Amino acid sequence: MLADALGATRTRSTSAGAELTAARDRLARVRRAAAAVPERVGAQRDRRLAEIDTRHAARLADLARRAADAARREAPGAASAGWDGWAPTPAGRGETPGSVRVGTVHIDGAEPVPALVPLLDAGHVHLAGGDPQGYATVVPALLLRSVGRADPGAVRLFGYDPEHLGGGLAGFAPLGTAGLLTFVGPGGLGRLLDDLVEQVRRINETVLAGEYRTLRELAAATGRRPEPWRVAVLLGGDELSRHERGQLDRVVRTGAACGVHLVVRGIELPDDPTVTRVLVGPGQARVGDLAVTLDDAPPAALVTDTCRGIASRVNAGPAPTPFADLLPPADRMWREDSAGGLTAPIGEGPHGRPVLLTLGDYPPHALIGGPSGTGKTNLIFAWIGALAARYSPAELEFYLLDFKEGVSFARFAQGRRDPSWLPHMRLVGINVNTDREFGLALLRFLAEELRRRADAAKKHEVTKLAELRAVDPTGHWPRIVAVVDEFQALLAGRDVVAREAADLLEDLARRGRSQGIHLVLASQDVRGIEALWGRPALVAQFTLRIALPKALRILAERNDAAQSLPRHHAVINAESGLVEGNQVARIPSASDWESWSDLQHRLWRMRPQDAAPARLFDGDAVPRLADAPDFRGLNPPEEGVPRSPVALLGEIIDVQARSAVLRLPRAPGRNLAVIGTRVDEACAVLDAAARSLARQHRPGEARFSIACLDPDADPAARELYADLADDASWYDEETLPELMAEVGDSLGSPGVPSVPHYLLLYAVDAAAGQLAARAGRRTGLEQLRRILHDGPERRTHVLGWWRGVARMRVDLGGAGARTDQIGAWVALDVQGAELGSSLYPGTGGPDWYPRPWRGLFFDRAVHRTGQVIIPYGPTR
Ligand SMILES: Nc1ncnc2c1ncn2[C@@H]1O[C@H](COP(=O)(O)OP(=O)(O)OP(=O)(O)O)[C@@H](O)[C@H]1O
Repeated sequence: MLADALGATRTRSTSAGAELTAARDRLARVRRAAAAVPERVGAQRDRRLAEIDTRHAARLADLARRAADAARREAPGAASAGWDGWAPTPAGRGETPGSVRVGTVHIDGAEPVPALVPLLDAGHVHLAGGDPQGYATVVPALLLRSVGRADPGAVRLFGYDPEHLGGGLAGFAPLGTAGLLTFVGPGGLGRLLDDLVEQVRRINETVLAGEYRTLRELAAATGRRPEPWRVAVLLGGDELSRHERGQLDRVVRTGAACGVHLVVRGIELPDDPTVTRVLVGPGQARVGDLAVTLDDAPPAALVTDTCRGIASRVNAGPAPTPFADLLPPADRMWREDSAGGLTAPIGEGPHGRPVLLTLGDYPPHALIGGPSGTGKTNLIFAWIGALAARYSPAELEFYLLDFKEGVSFARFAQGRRDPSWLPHMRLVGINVNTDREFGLALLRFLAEELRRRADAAKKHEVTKLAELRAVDPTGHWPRIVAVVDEFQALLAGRDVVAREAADLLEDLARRGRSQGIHLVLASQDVRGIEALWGRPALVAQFTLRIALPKALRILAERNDAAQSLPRHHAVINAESGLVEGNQVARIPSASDWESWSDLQHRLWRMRPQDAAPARLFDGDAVPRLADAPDFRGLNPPEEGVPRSPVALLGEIIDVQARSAVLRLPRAPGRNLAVIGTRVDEACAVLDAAARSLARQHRPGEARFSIACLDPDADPAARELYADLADDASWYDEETLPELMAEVGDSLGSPGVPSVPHYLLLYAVDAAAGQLAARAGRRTGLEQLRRILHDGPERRTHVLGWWRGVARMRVDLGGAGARTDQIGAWVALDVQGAELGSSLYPGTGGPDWYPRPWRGLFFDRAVHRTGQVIIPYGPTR
């Protein structure tokens, strides 16, 4: 039993020993494992921490980069650029200048972020901290950057520095010369604050006027900035009085909306969201909660140079408002209806509101005055542009006449370099200074249009244009604006032209109002106005007066507003010039090439498909026969259809480019005499006559006999001879008597020649000697008289050039001889008085003052008075 027990015990002991060993092993393993755990976890934790760090740094860098980007957008150009190469970069119109940079915020491992301080259109800056160097860095940086972000003159500074802290304001002194920096002496703070509060009140009431909450909103909506920013820099001083404290609080609360801002040191500002607090230390500052490393101060020379530049720009006069301000937005072009009148802005009034010009029933007509160079031409451009952009050519037409020398208005018509024209422009007359007839033609044309409108109104039983348009909606009844620059030229002189012009003007002024015909007369010359003054009934119709600086007699007698006008401004007065009607407007520059072309091209592209270019009459240009519509329209008659030929002599001075026409039917007197010593003009008239006649005959169906007795005329006559080819024959001094004898004698034989015969006799008076001799049964002169007398009925017409009235009379048979065989004549350098008696109806002859390249054409069969013509220029 014991042995058994021993054996069993041993076995238990052995297995217990084995268990023990196993347990120890386990323990050792567990101990080993336990020892490894913290090591692993720590590594993992470290790994995670490192990951988080990297992510954080990347995010920080990303945020810093985005903040820096945003800052650069918020403060572009002059608002943040480094001082090296710094220059003003004014914000665009309607844009806000944004915040300005004073330093940088540094974040470890990220790019530095510009530290911005909002000022213009945003709020106020309060500076604290005791470091004078810091102030001298921050204040000029703030101010220079702000000034550089606005148009020259758009920021006004007020300095209050009773303790002479300086604060960096000194460099801005040059602004004072342009009234852009005002220092307020000790004791002046109250007044300055009162004034700022008053500005805020005024701007709220009259500029924002309940329509906008802030100037910034107004600028964004209209693109205009009617008020400057006002920045008061207040540097220390005594304790504020209660009143001053109250005013300062008011400015803090309400100033920013009206562009009134404070930069303050040493005076407490109330807590307000618009106040940015800057704590200034040496080279460092806290802006709000941010630690900022301050930028260097702007170099002193940069500050003074910039301020000097701005002051000189401002002293040079206000920058004109851009022309674009007068134009409607692109989608509103040509949308206005002119039935009731024509209204358009002409410039900006004192509070930035547009000043409007109206033409309609009242006021119907305008008078513009101002000495040379004050901007009349520019004003006319501005007005025409503002109207043309609003009213389509179906609503408005322009006629424009410029009596002074110059071509600026030629731009309205199609040119060689610029194919565009103003679609509303029907007629442009330039260089018409000596061609008052052209002015007269325009007035006659308008008078005719007035009659047409009045007739139509009568037919529809209405009286006014608006009513006529209502009852005849498909009719073409645009309002017509006729502009005459330097109109006094038209009324100068006491002759028929001046009298008729004044009568027509008076009629148009009186009755044009209701028919939508408006006159705009401009003059630089007091005498111009005085020419009208003699006709009070005429002047009374011009109720709209526009006076440019220093204009005399445009406004009423005791209204001298024009005398103190700054450059590029005008007094607009729709009350016949009475003081109550004065409105001052700043006129934008419209006549410079770029502004005008841009608009004209835009309108030109909008023109109706069938729009024809404006007719351009240039008094300095010589028309060409080949271009004349009447010449192009000529052709031989159809077989068997009789038609009396016509000779074109030159261009009539008229609204349309028409030719002066001489009919040559088979009737007595149908001859032409060109009278005067001017070779080129005489040749031009005969040449045009011959070429136009030739165009109406087929080859071989007309005979042209050319005789030239003036060597100077020889080249021209020979050229004609060559061009008429087989239909022409050439005669000279020797052979002319033969021609006279042949033609004269043939007139005695019965029957009518089958082809017409035109005798072109150049300087025929030079042949008097040769013609005095007998040629056949008669002398040459007798033959000539016979041809003149009997020829036309037998299709034989003389187109002769005599170099003087007396010489012609001799050829016709002496001083007392009849002249009725000369049915028509063109006088060149011949005084009107010489043409009296038998050549012209009435006594004393026509009102004709010879002038280069003009002739007076009179055809007794059709004319009551002479007609001024422009000979056509050389053909080749
Ligand atoms: N509002 C303006 N803004 C900018 N420049 C202007 C303005 N008005 C006129 N000017 C400029 O002044 C100059 C003279 O103007 P303009 O030719 O219109 O004067 P004017 O009175 O018609 O003179 P004149 O009778 O001698 O022709 C021009 O160079 C013109 O561009």
